[in-house]
Amino acid sequence: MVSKEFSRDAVAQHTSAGDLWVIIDSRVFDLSSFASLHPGGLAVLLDPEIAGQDATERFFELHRAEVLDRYARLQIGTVQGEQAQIQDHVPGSLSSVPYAEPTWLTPGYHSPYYKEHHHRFRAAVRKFVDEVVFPDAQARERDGGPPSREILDEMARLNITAMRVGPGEHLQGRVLMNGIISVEEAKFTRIHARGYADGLGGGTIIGLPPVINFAPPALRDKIVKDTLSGNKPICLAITEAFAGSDVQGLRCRARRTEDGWIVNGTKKWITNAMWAHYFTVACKADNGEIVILVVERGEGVQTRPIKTNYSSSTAGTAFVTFDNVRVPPGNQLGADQPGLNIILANFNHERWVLTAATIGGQRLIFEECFKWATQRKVFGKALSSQPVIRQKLAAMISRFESCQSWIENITFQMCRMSAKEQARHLAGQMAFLKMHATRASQATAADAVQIFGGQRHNANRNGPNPPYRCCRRRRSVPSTSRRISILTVAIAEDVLGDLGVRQAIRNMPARVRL
Ligand code: HEM
Repeated sequence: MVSKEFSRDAVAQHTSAGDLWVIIDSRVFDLSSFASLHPGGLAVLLDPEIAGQDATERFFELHRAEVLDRYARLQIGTVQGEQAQIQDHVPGSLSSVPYAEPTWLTPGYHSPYYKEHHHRFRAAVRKFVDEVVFPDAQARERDGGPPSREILDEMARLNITAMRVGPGEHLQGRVLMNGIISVEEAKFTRIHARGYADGLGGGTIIGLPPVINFAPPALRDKIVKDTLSGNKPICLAITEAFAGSDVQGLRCRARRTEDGWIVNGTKKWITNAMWAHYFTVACKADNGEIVILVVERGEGVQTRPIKTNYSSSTAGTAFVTFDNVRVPPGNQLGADQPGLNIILANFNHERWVLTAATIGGQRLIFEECFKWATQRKVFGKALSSQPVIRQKLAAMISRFESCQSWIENITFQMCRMSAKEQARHLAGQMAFLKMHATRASQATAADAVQIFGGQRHNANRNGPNPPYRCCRRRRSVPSTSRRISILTVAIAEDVLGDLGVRQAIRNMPARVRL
């Protein structure tokens, strides 16, 4: 705690007398011993406009606010009678930057969808993400390791993992977020957290629902228990090097034997496969039909990490090989129906999750860009004084606000429709939204790169000053959104749009004429 106060004159005088003091946001820093170590060099600090002066504006043109916290040890006091203006981020709090939060979280707006328990729930989840998940995510992004065991255990204990799979029977009897919401309320609640990283149970979100919906009860209960406790993760293994959107082109084979199945083949780009115990695998049976089997890690199953350009190894993405893997007959999902139906039934929830994440990501990028545009000076004026920059910001806002309104409407429908009704009415809507949101995300990433200019090249991940997060995302976002649009056979954007239109054509009344 720094309690000493100095007049502005005293700061200048100390500097003339040989020390090197500066004022940043009414806080006084003694840089005398740090100056020669300063990553930006000594000369900039000795500049007469900086040394002994108020360097707030110049500082924020080049650094994030958290640099000041990291170097708090250099602060020796505050300016007499002044208070710091730059707000500290309180974990779990809402952003005060315009448009950085959706309207339902912005004072003065109304929403037909969200009730008091949604606000309670959102606040608890965001606090958890800010305090617990965020620091671990930064550390794991740097060292490439999987999410820490403690985080996964805590998510399992709070039943966050269970809630991320969506509403359903698997929530019955569970205490959610230490009781902050009831199971009944959770039926209408979706996590509006800033897009969770793939590594944090992304495989469970997409790999577990087919088990919940189509596995024989005994197998279902065992896997639900194992996965939601965080002990034995699951992943969805559909895509192959040979077959992405073209599910019919799968080459992973399942041969029927007297005592079950024997699986041979490969799977590629399988999220969380590196540490998964269960694999929900789409295979081609001898008769050409698709069957979905739950394979347990064991003899004949191998996973090899894949380096992707959209995430670090934290996602546990892998190339999977199955060599003569024996699978018991009871491990087939939905034995009474074509496997393709099971894959398709999974799509709405999966696309919803991925779309929500990409919309949250766009908003975060915008927040960083907006802050930067107002604090960075060019030709003596804020970047935001340039009409071309304002146009980019306007385009970003229009894109993510349209996505937000659309997803809220679809979510509302999902909460009131049966799975069958969802498949009939929402498959097209969800496909269009996903196409729209991923394209919006790519456009926003491209705009962000332009707004950040040269700063986007900062990639000093190991340095004390984290690079602008949005720049860190600049390489990943275009490919992440692209990937989100094709992920898990959720199909490339054009195919998605086509799927929705074809469904609409099927529903077109025969007697309609111009
Ligand atoms: C409390 C005072 C300060 C601290 C703790 C500090 C710390 C840092 C750190 C950690 C970096 C590395 C940033 C990175 O890795 O991307 C940096 C860069 C830099 N700093 Fe400072 N700094 C301070 C004040 C200033 C001031 C007053 C100026 C004057 C304009 C300045 C100019 C620069 C410049 C030019 C760079 C290089 C930026 C770049 O590579 O884009 N710093 N500073």
